[in-house]
Amino acid sequence: MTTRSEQNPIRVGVLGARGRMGAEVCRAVEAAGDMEVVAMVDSGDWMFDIADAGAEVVVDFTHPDVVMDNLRFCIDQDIRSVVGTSGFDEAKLATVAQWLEPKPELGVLIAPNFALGAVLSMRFAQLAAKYYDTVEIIELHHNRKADAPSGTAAHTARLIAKARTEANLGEIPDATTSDPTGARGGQVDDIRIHSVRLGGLVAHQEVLFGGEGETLTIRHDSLDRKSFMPGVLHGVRAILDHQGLVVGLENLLDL
Ligand SMILES: NC(=O)C1=CN([C@@H]2O[C@H](COP(=O)(O)OP(=O)(O)OC[C@H]3O[C@@H](n4cnc5c(N)ncnc54)[C@H](OP(=O)(O)O)[C@@H]3O)[C@@H](O)[C@H]2O)C=CC1
Ligand SMILES: O=C(O)C1=N[C@H](C(=O)O)C[C@H](O)C1
Repeated sequence: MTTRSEQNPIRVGVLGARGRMGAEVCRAVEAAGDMEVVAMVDSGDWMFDIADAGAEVVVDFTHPDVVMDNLRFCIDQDIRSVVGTSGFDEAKLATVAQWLEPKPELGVLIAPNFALGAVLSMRFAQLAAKYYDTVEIIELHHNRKADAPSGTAAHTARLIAKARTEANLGEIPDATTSDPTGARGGQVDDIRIHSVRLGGLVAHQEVLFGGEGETLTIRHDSLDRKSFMPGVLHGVRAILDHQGLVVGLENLLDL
């Protein structure tokens, strides 16, 4: 990885800088010795501040409704992006990959979750998936979260579904024939997800596997938004040396 220093810091622009995550990112970047915040942009601010300030990497923690426009802007301006904003599906990811095609030197990291424990728990779930017939996900977040299911839960579901397909597991057995209120949850790639929103929570997830006479629960808790910062800083450093679209912090870690 390219090493940068206090004398030659990575120039970082933060989008969503006054939000819960953006403010934490500004503090973490300023506290790191090898990078500095050169632009802080929130809703209503002038986006071109990012480019005018010479940002090399933009960190985006904004809103699912605006993140695609932000990415388009950064790619057009030849600025690398580290994106934590949720709400990506396969179609949006394909669009970003397409935007990057004419700019092969640019890197974009989109990470559903930057907390190391969350990344590990997703990997553990991926490993366990082929051994259990039944699986469901419960994600629990603060009640100011805009989207459901969480990006982490959707990503986890896709990883589990892929592992099940590779292991030739069929449909998840389920006798439910009546669910008028949607009590059995939503589905991503046929994996059921239950979303809880409660004041006092930060970000939590349980993946529940059920087999013959046993269950396995893989749980992760982010108790403070500081839990995401080592992953964000790692992403900023790593994306300088990566080209194209990287989905998931696990792809930039030696797991
Ligand atoms: N990948 C990860 O590890 C994590 C991802 N997230 C995700 O990050 C996103 C942000 O979460 P959080 O910080 O809690 O949300 P907040 O609502 O606290 O912060 C978002 C900020 O972005 C601002 N904003 C909205 N539109 C724009 C825009 N076009 N340009 C610049 N700024 C804009 C908002 O302003 P205003 O309020 O005025 O609209 C707000 O200040 C969510 O999608 C969340 O799911 C959160 C935690 C970890
Ligand atoms: O909104 C949040 O807070 C979080 N959003 C991300 C998600 O949707 O998965 C990551 C983390 O769960 C916190």
